[in-house]
Amino acid sequence: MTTPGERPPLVLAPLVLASASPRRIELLARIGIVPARVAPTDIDETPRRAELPRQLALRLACAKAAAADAPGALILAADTVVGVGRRILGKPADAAEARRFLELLSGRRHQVHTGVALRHPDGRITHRLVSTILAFQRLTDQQVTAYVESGEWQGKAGGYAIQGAAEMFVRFLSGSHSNVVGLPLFETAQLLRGCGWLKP
Ligand SMILES: Cc1cn([C@H]2C[C@H](O)[C@@H](COP(=O)(O)OP(=O)(O)OP(=O)(O)O)O2)c(=O)[nH]c1=O
Repeated sequence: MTTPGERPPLVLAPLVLASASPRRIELLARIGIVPARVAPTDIDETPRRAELPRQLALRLACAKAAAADAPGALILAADTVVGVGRRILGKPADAAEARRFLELLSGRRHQVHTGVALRHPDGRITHRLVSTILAFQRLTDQQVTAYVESGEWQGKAGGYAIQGAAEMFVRFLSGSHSNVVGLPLFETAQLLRGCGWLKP
């Protein structure tokens, strides 16, 4: 029992996922976590002037956690951004942009950054920023065309999904694989353990 003024045990707070990404639900399920509810947000994801890819990922994750409508819950939010140097590749608006992104990624190293933010019932936000380095093989025109036609780029940062056919383009990966898919599981579990919601 809690006395007046004392916070209820966090472990009782329902976990709400502030994301419309089906990949994030699947990733959480892999570590046995089923959110009580999904409460996607609709925030403006436009980068600020001179904002770096990793800064954007963390800022948007925190903004999603702050914007979610779920009082009293423990709210988990994330944002994934692809960076080629200082350049930000978000979700392509159309097939032409997806093609431009793939041509840019062809034969180059890039980074995938995911910001993960946890809003506690008292409003505090704790967060992590995770970066994975990847390199794609040099892509032929035919490969780019076939991939764009597959439609797998839709709704994916950088215009590709490593969990699909695009994994065959990945020559090199250093860091977290789940981070690329949209939620780094090691760091997410650490955040949830850190607040006592997830048992060690
Ligand atoms: C690079 C890459 C990204 N993605 C996805 C993960 C994210 O869903 C998406 C990046 O967009 P986000 O804005 O991070 O997420 P979202 O729009 O899907 O959902 P919400 O804003 O409600 O949280 O790209 C993959 O699924 N595979 C990949 O290989």
